[in-house]
Amino acid sequence: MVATFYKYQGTGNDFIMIDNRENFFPQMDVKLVALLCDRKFGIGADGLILLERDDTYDFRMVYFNSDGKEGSMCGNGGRCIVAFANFLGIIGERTNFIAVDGPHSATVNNDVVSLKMQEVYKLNKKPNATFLNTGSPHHVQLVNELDTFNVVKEGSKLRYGIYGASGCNINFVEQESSDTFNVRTYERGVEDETLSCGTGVTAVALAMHDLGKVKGNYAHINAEGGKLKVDFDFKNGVYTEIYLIGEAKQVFKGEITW
Ligand SMILES: N[C@@H](CCC[C@H](N)C(=O)O)C(=O)O
Repeated sequence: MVATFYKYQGTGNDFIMIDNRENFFPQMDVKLVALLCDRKFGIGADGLILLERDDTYDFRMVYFNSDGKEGSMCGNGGRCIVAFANFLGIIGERTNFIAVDGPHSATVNNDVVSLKMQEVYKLNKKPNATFLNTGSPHHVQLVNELDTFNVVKEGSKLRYGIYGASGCNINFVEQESSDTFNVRTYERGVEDETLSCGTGVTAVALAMHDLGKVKGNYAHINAEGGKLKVDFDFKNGVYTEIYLIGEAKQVFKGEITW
C-alpha cells in the first residue's frame, strides 16, 4: 500500500496526518501505527491522526498515540487537524467536528487555531497535585526548578505508580508571573516527555485557577515547544467556554509504503 501523509506540529507536539475519507487506513493495526510514528524506522511523530467523514459534523478526528493505540483527546492534535481540514478545503475559518470526547468547535486564522474544549466539572485535589480530565486525564503538580527537573523519571513514576493500569498524563508546572506558567509534560502513550501537550496545558490553566494562582479567566502557558493561551469561564463550580489557542503548522508532505 502506498499512502500520502502530511506532517503537522502544534507547539512542537508532532503528528502524522492522514486523509482517511476513503477509509483505506488499517486503523486496527497497532504495529503499523507504532512503526509510522517511530523516529528511527518510520516517519516519526508523537501520534497519528486520521481525518474521516462524519454524517453530522464537518469531519471526525481519530487519534492514536505513538505506541499505536487509540488515545483519549489530543488538544494539540485537535488544533492540527483543524488546520489540515482547512488546507484540504473541507472547512473555511470555522468548524464543528467530532472527536473521541465529543463535539468540538474551532476557528483557524493564519496558522492560529482556537479549539473549544469540553466543559470540566470536577477537579480532584491531591496532597500536592490536582487531577482533572480535559478530554484526557491529567495530573498537574507544581515544582521548583522546572528547567532541570527530571520529567521522564518523575513522570513515569507517577504515571505507573499512582494511576493504575490506565495511567495518566503528568504535567509539572512552575509559575512565571501572575498569568503565565511554564509547563513540561510526560505523555502517556508516548511514554516520554513531549514538547507540548494541549489537553495538559488546558488542565494546568484550570488547576492553577482552582488553586487561586490565576486571578483572571485566562492563562498564558510556555511549553517547551512554544506558547499557548487558555481562555475559560468559571461559574457555579464549572469551567465552560474553554479555548486552547496557538499555532498549528504543516511541516511536510510525503508518501509511505507498507
Ligand atoms: N498530546 C496530547 C495528549 C494526548 C493524549 C494522551 N497522550 C493520552 O492518550 O493520554 C494533547 O495535545 O492533548
